[in-house]
Amino acid sequence: MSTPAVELVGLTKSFGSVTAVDGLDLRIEDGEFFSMLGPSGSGKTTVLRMIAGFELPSAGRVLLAGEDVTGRPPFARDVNTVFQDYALFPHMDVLANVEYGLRVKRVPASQRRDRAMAALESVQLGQLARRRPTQLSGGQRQRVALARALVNRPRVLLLDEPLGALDLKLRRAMQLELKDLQREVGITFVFVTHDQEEALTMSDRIAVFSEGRIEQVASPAELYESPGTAFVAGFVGTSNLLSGDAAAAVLGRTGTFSIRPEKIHLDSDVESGNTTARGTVADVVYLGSVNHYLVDLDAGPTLTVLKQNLRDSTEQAMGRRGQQVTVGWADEHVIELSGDTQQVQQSHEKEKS
Ligand SMILES: Nc1ncnc2c1ncn2[C@@H]1O[C@H](COP(=O)(O)OP(=O)(O)OP(=O)(O)O)[C@@H](O)[C@H]1O
Repeated sequence: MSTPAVELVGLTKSFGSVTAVDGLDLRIEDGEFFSMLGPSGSGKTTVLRMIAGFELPSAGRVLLAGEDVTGRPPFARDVNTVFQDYALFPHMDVLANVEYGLRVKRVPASQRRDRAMAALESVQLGQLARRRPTQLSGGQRQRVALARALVNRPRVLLLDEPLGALDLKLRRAMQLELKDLQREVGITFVFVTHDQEEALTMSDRIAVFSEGRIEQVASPAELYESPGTAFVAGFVGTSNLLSGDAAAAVLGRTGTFSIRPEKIHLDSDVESGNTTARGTVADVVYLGSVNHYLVDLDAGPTLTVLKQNLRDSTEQAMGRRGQQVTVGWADEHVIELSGDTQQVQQSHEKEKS
């Protein structure tokens, strides 16, 4: 196996009585787009800050390209960080902002200009090199911040919710751009986000965090199709979680299970061989291209069923409120999980509060 770009061994950080990061072991491979995903307060930023050297671990080690850098200051590590607040110098133009890091490193002036322009070109901002940050849009400012980090040619780029301040449309566009850019430059990206859709869109692999620990590390498809724990199933995508009495009543099984809403069929869509249950449509939530049907099963629990808006008009869909329906699913789409649903509800409530 090749040497990982980043390796964390037993990494722990306590702030007084709060254990923000709890004995983390993790390998991030060279050239990966790796995301750390989790609710607010789960320890993602603290891990990133320890990789960058802004925070010293209470215990454990940080290795970069196989070298132990645990005690080294940030400037002696081959990493750069891009934060959510771009922190550009307002009195300098875009080019000077990007050149700044090279100036500090005493790179000769002739090379500085070329490298800064190349970094700006890579984020499609070559045309705007002479503008001030105040004359740019939020998305353009974020690209300048990226160029400023890329110009140093770090082995690892750390990104802490860099798209958090952008509106949804721009955010989506930037997600695709970032992924393309990462492929192009081949630098290892470690990306922190609490947005599961963002993590699924961009990452080669994702670590899902909960309370200072990693619940699961996997590819986006694996996380979605085969979540290992109730927490992951509840946090990544929407899930129908069944445990205890609910699992016994609906599935006739003991344990904790997840069924994704799009895997449940409704009435005429129910396929032969499906396990079926009867229920009543309690509500229909219109979401544009799809609808969510909330079905109160006769056996007790409520299931969310996703149906694409292919044929039904909105009125037809809404008109099904209060109707008796049959739902069905293939047994292979019932995923057995470890952990219980109570744990998921608790952590989601904590996130909301
Ligand atoms: N400097 C600090 N002093 C005290 N407690 C801290 C400090 N930094 C972080 N914490 C605590 O450590 C825990 C993890 O925080 P962290 O910022 O790493 O979480 P996060 O997952 O990045 O959250 P967010 O998405 O909100 O940034 C939280 O309980 C937080 O309050």
